[in-house]
Amino acid sequence: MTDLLDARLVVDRGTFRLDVHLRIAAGEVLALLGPNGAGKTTAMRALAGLEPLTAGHVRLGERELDRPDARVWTPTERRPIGVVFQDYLLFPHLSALDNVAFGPRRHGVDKRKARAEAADWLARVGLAEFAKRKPRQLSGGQAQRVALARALATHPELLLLDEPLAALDARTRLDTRVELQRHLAEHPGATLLVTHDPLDALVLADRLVVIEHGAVVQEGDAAAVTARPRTDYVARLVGLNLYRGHAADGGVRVADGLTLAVTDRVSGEAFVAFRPSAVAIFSERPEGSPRNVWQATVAGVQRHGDNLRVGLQGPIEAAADITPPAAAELGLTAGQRVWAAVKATETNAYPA
Ligand SMILES: Nc1ncnc2c1ncn2[C@@H]1O[C@H](COP(=O)(O)OP(=O)(O)OP(=O)(O)O)[C@@H](O)[C@H]1O
Repeated sequence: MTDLLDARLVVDRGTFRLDVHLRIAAGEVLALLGPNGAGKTTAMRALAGLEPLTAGHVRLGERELDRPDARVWTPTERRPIGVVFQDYLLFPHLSALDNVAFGPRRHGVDKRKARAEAADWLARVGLAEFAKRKPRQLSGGQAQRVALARALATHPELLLLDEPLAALDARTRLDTRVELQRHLAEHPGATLLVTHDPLDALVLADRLVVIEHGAVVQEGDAAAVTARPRTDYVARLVGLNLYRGHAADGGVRVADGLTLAVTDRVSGEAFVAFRPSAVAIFSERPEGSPRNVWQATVAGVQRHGDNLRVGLQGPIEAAADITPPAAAELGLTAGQRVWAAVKATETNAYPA
């Protein structure tokens, strides 16, 4: 598959440097994930031409839009790019229809045609009867759909979505996510979705790119990224305990005095990951089982779905999910000394 977007984005903002290479095929949805301050917004703004590149290039289809070393630069309004900003940025004084018509108008379409296209797009997002409403008369979910219609109405080769569902309440989020998925599936261009929410990324995107401190730390499809996290951020995102250490003879030494037995064959620098539900907690040292066992201190206990998530400190930090009856039996309190255990068969080890 050839890439529709090929962008190497190098942007300096004070002491922060973004340096990432993003490629997206036609029809593909790429999710850009990362913790606060990782550079997601900067990457999006650079693609849209709202942030100058220090170096690199933005190529979309046959066109080079940006290449500082060749003095190539395309202003925002001339880029075939549609943007849905996090807070939608609808014009408060314009109707929903005119907000959507603004997209094609900006690209030189005459007023009547632009309004006809806008009406068509509003109908596609299910808002035909809201055409005359002003943004303040729309719900969050409706405003989001107007912003999406405005971006799609220009037939962008690249669609940029910045936390498109973040401003919505949980219920609206669910419906709007399904709706958005349908529109993204129909969009023939490339889509970049910036999000904090792993669920949005897993549901909406074909592929994930995770950035931290301005650089790519992991990329791949959802299955690959979730099965083998390579940083603490990714591990937390997918809900796994993750350690790095030296592997030899069926074990990975993850801390002084703690070598975890694993069933995968690895040697040298390696990661070990396991689910919080794979961690068992005992008040006494469990005897006679081929488990990985270490002594830990309970740091805290929180509700986690139907279970409780126990934070454990010790030679390694770990999260353990246990049932409320098990917790009651152990009488867990912060500061309590316990034993933690994980079967080798519950671990997943892979090269670092
Ligand atoms: N105008 C600015 N001048 C200098 N540095 C900036 C400016 N705006 C942002 N930064 C820095 O650039 C880095 C990346 O910020 P950016 O907003 O791209 O991150 P982000 O991944 O979008 O974060 P968030 O999830 O919080 O929105 C941060 O370290 C931030 O402090």
